[in-house]
Amino acid sequence: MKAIQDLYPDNLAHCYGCGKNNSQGHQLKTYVEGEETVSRFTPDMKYTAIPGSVYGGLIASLLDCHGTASAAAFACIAEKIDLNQVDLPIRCVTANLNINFKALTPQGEELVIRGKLKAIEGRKISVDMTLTAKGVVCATGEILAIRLKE
Ligand SMILES: CCCCCCCCCCCC(=O)SCCNC(=O)CCNC(=O)[C@H](O)C(C)(C)COP(=O)(O)OP(=O)(O)OC[C@H]1O[C@@H](n2cnc3c(N)ncnc32)[C@H](O)[C@@H]1OP(=O)(O)O
Repeated sequence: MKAIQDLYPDNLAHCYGCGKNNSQGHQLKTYVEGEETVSRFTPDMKYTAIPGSVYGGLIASLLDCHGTASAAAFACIAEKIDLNQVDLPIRCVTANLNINFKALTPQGEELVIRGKLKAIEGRKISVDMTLTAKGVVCATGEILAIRLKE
């Protein structure tokens, strides 16, 4: 299966965090795995907070883009929309993002971000997320994504 972000239409694929058409961005890729979504990302060393640990703003960026992609995917699944189609018909943006930083996030490690659907209420889609490094939860997050009107 393709990454959710690779299903975004070309004219909506410039997001700094996850747009495939933004050559200077992070180009985060999110996949559906069973009931969850997962993204994997190894930050460049320039994203330093305290030496040896990852800058929190980058972690927020990863959770932001993982969350909106997850919301779009969960909404598609709820409506039995095929995630293998060329363009994703559901577009979601972030209305609210809460993050708890639980532990310093080590540099030089692959970060694994997982998402679980919390609720779909009309156009509001809530997703719970965790970010782990070497199996340790370094951050948790909750996003409220809003499905854009047609
Ligand atoms: C496939 C292509 C990919 C698409 C492209 C994807 C690119 C990747 C995006 C990456 C993630 C980002 O960084 S996105 C960029 C950062 N986010 C933004 O710039 C969004 C700025 N905000 C907005 O544009 C707007 O406020 C919206 C779209 C979020 C909502 O406006 P709206 O459409 O007029 O809807 P509105 O009636 O206000 O709200 C709908 C419901 O949500 C609730 N609601 C709205 N905001 C909030 C909030 N902050 N906290 C709680 N609840 C809220 C309302 O009470 C209402 O509930 P009820 O009355 O129904 O119960």
